[in-house]
Amino acid sequence: MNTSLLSVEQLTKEYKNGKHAIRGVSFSLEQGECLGLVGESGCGKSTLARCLLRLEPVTGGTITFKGKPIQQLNEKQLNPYRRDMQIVFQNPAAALNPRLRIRDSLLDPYNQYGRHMQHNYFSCSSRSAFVDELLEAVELPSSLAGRYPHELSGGQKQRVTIARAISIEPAMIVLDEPTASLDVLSQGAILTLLEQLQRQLNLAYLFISHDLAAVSRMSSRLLVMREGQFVDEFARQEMFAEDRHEYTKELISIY
Ligand SMILES: Nc1ncnc2c1ncn2[C@@H]1O[C@H](COP(=O)(O)OP(=O)(O)OP(=O)(O)O)[C@@H](O)[C@H]1O
Repeated sequence: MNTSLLSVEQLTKEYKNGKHAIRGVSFSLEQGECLGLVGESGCGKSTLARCLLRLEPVTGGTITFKGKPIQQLNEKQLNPYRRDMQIVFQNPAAALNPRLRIRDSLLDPYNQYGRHMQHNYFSCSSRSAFVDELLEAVELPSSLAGRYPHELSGGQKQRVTIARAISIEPAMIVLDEPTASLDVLSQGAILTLLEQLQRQLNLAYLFISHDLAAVSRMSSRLLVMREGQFVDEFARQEMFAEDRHEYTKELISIY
């Protein structure tokens, strides 16, 4: 029996315009692991992320999450899995509702998926205490709770989207270029925060980026994607090995 948290077999995605964005990829992600996925713009990284979370229908192959094939489930059937699979996108401004105060944005996933969950990490004794705990977890002052997204910096907004993702204590978070819109200092701080949270909450990450340096810092294993396929897969310590794929070597030479 497959005991991986997430197991993907021969996944394909063809868009209506005939574009084959994903061409038969297979991989697995273990509980508590950070798996890196690196590749150039347009290779299919975001498409894969959206397919995994069933935000996009897949064309073929299987996605097994917590032992259950989920690629064909309808929205109602997916509901119990939604809490456990979260995503953090590149652009935090687009991910937050501009009309909601930070407090309400933070409570939104919990209102949608969290009501019957067991709390292992956040005590959630009251709504305001929960918001304070979430802000503290991502190292933001509780005074931000009453503000709107436009009153926060890019780095602060991304911390809020991370707080939302962890609020319902998922098993897995897909990080789709989570630092790409931030300056270098904020990028480093967000990566450090993500590392801390991974340990504290025993999270599995699929860390997606074109930035090989960021991916290799975070991930114990790396996948290299090109034109919708994986061309290389290796443990971090094998990154500079002689037998790396030529394309991986090319990516290494750029960074
Ligand atoms: N809705 C869509 N309809 C048709 N083609 C699409 C659609 N979305 C993406 N594509 C195409 O699929 C391919 C993969 O796109 P995708 O956004 O997944 O790549 P990516 O690696 O995430 O790129 P980036 O890093 O620039 O976001 C590209 O050729 C893109 O043009």
